[in-house]
Amino acid sequence: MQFFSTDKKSALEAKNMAQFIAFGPVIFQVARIMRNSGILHEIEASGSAGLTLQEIVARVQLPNYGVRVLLESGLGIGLVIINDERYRITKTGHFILHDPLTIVNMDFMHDVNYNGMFYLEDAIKNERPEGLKVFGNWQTIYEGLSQLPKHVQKSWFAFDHFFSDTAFPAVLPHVYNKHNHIKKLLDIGGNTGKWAIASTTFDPEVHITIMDLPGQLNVAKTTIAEKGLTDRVSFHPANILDATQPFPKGFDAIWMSQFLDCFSEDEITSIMQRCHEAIDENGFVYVLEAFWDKQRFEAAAFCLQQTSVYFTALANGNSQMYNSEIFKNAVLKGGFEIVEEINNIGLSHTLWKLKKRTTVTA
Ligand SMILES: C[S@@+](CC[C@H](N)C(=O)[O-])C[C@H]1O[C@@H](n2cnc3c(N)ncnc32)[C@H](O)[C@@H]1O
Repeated sequence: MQFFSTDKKSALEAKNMAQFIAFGPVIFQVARIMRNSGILHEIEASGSAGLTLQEIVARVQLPNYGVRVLLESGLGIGLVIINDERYRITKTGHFILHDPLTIVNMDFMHDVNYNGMFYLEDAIKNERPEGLKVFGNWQTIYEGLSQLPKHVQKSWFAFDHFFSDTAFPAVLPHVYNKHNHIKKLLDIGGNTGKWAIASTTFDPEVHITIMDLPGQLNVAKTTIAEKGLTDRVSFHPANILDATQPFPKGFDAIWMSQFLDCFSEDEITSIMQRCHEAIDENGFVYVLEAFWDKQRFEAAAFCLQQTSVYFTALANGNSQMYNSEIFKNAVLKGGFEIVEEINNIGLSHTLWKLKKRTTVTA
């Protein structure tokens, strides 16, 4: 909690911040349009010379009035500065334009969350993803993922993959090594097959079974076939929220990456209990998650805390990016103990290796 134990702002800074919050939707849309319309790009490309309003209008071919309003708003936001009527880009403007994390977050917020966030208050009260109705009539976003508009899917997957892509290369050697002897692994929530592809490429002998909702598995099946990995990867369609469905057995290890955060604490415990039934005493469960209280950088903790609200309003109404202690409690209740913890993997992840808890008799 290192970042969140003191009120660091002066009164003036706090009042400025409060205005950023009050005008939040305006600031967001202005920054996004200045990025997408080419305004920031043109100003940056002009270098130290900068550009006048008229020069920017000519380059982006938008009405003078609209560009002026955006630029003046951009001054207050801190995206651009003005001297002698010439606009130049700021460091924040640079990050809006080029930083991959910012781009992925901004697209995810606009395409997936923006309209649905209007229903956050109802979602909090009802513990349901009330914002999801802007896309369709599903219980959770995961049921509808394969049917979302293409540009929404694109931003959702880019967001999801951005975080796991940076973590997977770093964790592969921890999972597949001579001490673990993993030949058969069950990847729960395997999504588009990224972990299955990374695993079978890294370890020539391992066989992966992806367990996910049928809609997601159709996408994964196509990708796996295209990669020529049909012999190395199997599929197990299931809705894990149906607690009567037992997990398939016979695996050396179970892998869950960015998966358990899609569920409430009780649901996490139920999933872990079923993992407990599915593996034997020598089996492992690997959990790869990002916890906001385990971050090195305040911006990383901030991103995770705000991503939680997507789960509330859009995804399922009852899960979040967890604080590690709350998550640990829900996981261990399923009958496991943590035998290894590695933090600071990729952008923001923690890897837990879990074993069945040995029962202590009195
Ligand atoms: C956030 S994605 C994680 C994907 C991948 N493991 C990664 O690390 O990038 C969560 C995955 O869980 C799946 N999922 C969500 N709810 C599910 C459910 N009720 N039953 C089975 N799979 C589910 C989704 O379809 C999705 O593929």
